[in-house]
Amino acid sequence: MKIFTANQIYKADKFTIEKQQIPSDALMERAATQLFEWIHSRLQGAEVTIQLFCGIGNNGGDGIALARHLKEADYNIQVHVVNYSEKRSKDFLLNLERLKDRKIWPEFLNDDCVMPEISPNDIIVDAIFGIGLNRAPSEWVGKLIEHINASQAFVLSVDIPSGLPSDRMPWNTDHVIRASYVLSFQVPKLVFFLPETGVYQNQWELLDIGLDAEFLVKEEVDYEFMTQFDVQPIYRPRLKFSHKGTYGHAVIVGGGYGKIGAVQMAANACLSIGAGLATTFVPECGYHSLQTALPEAMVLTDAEDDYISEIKIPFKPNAIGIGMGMGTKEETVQAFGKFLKEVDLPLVIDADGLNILSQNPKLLNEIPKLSILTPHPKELERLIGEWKNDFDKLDKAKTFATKHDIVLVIKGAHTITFYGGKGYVNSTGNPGMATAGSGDVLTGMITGLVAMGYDSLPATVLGVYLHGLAGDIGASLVSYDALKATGIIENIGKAYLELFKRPEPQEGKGA
Ligand SMILES: NC(=O)C1=CN([C@@H]2O[C@H](COP(=O)(O)OP(=O)(O)OC[C@H]3O[C@@H](n4cnc5c(N)ncnc54)[C@H](OP(=O)(O)O)[C@@H]3O)[C@@H](O)[C@H]2O)[C@@H](O)CC1
Ligand SMILES: [K+]
Repeated sequence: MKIFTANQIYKADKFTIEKQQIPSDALMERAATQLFEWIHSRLQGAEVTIQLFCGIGNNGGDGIALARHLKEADYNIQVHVVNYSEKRSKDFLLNLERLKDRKIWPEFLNDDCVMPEISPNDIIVDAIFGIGLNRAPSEWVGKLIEHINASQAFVLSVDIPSGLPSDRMPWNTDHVIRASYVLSFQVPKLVFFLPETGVYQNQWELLDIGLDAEFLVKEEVDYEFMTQFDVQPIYRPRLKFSHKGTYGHAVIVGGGYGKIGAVQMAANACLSIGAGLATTFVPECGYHSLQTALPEAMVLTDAEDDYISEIKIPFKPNAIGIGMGMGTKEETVQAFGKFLKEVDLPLVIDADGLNILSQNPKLLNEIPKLSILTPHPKELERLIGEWKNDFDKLDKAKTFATKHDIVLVIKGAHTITFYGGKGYVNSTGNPGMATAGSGDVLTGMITGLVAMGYDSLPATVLGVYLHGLAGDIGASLVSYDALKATGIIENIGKAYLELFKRPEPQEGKGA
């Protein structure tokens, strides 16, 4: 599912109006009808007070049109116009007239207004600013937003929480609506997925307002939100006349004294996702535990007992995952550097593999093209340097991935995979997956998919999605808190089944 910028949404709007030959207020009417149906199906005429705070642009127009629908269904409404500018939009004014025709007179709030009383039992509709916000709200509007946030009422935001710009950080973090729920039109907004801007909403959902399908398909975007619908076509079914060689031989390189478990989990995940064969390469000390804990995998050992000193793989694997639990001892750094020079297939590099790269930036030039790097935030910072905010982080990550021609995975609540100047935002996963070994499992899964013949980008996008989905299934069985990395591995099979079962998710959780 494409993530459009505000400009692209305006383009889609214009294209739709011209192609469908509809007046511009028809889209606002569709939006208001969808909003009304969503609310009405839940409230069923309940006697709750609905306070609508409407700006003077089209977001406000949506709110004003919604007020008319609510009134017609006999809801108890109070309409406030947040009068922050004289430049009222045409369709706002049209809908204001329609409202007045029905004898509803909104209260106009200006910079000297008394803050309206809000009971915690009221429902607030926030239609102050939409995607047209392009500068800091004035102080009195900011204070009104603070007043709404302090009310403890349920806040339903129209399109986007007011005060949150769609493509940059807010000017003042107190002057952004904290939405209980956002009903967003047609396409998700990038800000829903970033740690610093996703906290302004608890949950979001899309409403289809019929923007033109041709435009939605053709328009090129910088970011895509990878739902079940987007990920399904990546999957390649196993063939009847196939054998284990068809699904590749993966090698997992890593481990050190006390850190063999990381390799074991990665290799287990690699086999669980479907690789034909898996071999681990570990220091000698890992031999017995690996052979016992994971009988399906083969084990190669380093000459050293408790660290890696030379990586020797006596066959040509289809994929190699490297770095987990490997440490950054000088001998290991040398061995890793030598290996990078020799190897001629893309690698999946994680954990200490990434740490070695950040400590020895010259090695970055030795990374095989199309390798996949899977840093967590700290590892990412060491690789690409500090960032000012989430948008700066995305820019730096994209530049780094393009410069080195690699797939870069930014792990987080919504993991983002960068390749070729584009970002793929994952839709699965939960806070329970912030647990020891979760990253080793992801590395193993992606390595397995590469071994099975998936190219680097599809392997990563599918791996990240299934990893999150397996985590969601695992958490549904044991709670977020009790989920362990092995619980993710155990549910990879169910994640595959779920990939073809669940309806496409159109909603997400924020804070
Ligand atoms: N295709 C779709 O998806 C559809 C979208 N629709 C809806 O339209 C919404 C976008 O509407 P919008 O363009 O009129 O902008 P909106 O956010 O209402 O702001 C109004 C104006 O305020 C101004 N302004 C900006 N910042 C300011 C500030 N700090 N303080 C004071 N003023 C400020 C700025 O004008 P400026 O003064 O810069 O000329 C801006 O234009 C969208 O979110 C959705 O709800 C639907 O109706 C149907 C189809
Ligand atoms: K809004």
